[in-house]
Amino acid sequence: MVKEEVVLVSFWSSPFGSRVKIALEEKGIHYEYKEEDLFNKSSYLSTINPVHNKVPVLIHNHRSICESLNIIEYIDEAWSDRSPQFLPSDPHQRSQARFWADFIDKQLYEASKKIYREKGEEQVNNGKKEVLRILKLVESELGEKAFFGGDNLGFVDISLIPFYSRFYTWETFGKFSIEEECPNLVAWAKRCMQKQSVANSLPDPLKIYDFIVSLNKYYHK
Ligand SMILES: N[C@@H](CCC(=O)N[C@@H](CS)C(=O)NCC(=O)O)C(=O)O
Repeated sequence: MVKEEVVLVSFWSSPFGSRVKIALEEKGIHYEYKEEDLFNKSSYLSTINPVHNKVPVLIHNHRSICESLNIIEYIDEAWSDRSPQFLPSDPHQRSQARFWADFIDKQLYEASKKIYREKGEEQVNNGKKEVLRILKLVESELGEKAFFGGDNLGFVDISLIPFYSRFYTWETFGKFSIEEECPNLVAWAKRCMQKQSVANSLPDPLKIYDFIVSLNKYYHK
């Protein structure tokens, strides 16, 4: 058997990078991890992701794949013989999964930044409102299911769960409790954390908090 080359280039705190780690671990794919210093980007990054110059980038047999959701779909297709399958085979369910992953992708990260970027109380309150609106919509999509993917982690689970390690930061800056507002979603997140793939891939929430505090100082210099 020809040995496959699978390399993940990412940054430790990246929720987008965590998505890829979870997907690789769920499928049991061995990979090499390369940490990219985002404060001093390598010229290598611009060769593997010339369009965005961002992480994560997956390199599979010397070819790079960019954008986390695109990478997860790629992993699902390139290793389609391995379970779990992240995207459902039914076209409607498949399009729904893509819809929710895209919704999370486009809205949650940007809304959350308003909570911790220290731009005044009004901004924080708007951020909180937006984050809770998004989380409540997503929670109602989960319904009574164990995971968005049913019995297994699926595309939407993998898209969303990395943000769980940021809940502590959002709650501390915003002085609110996500568990009080979205108890079923937090119960889902705790279920996800029982999976080795997730527990191994999410950074420590306290480390994320310290990192964001230090980033704020950096931005306000
Ligand atoms: N839409 C991209 C987002 C990637 C992204 O924003 N990566 C951040 C790290 S969390 C990055 O590389 N930032 C460096 C920069 O913006 O220069 C994805 O899903 O992969």
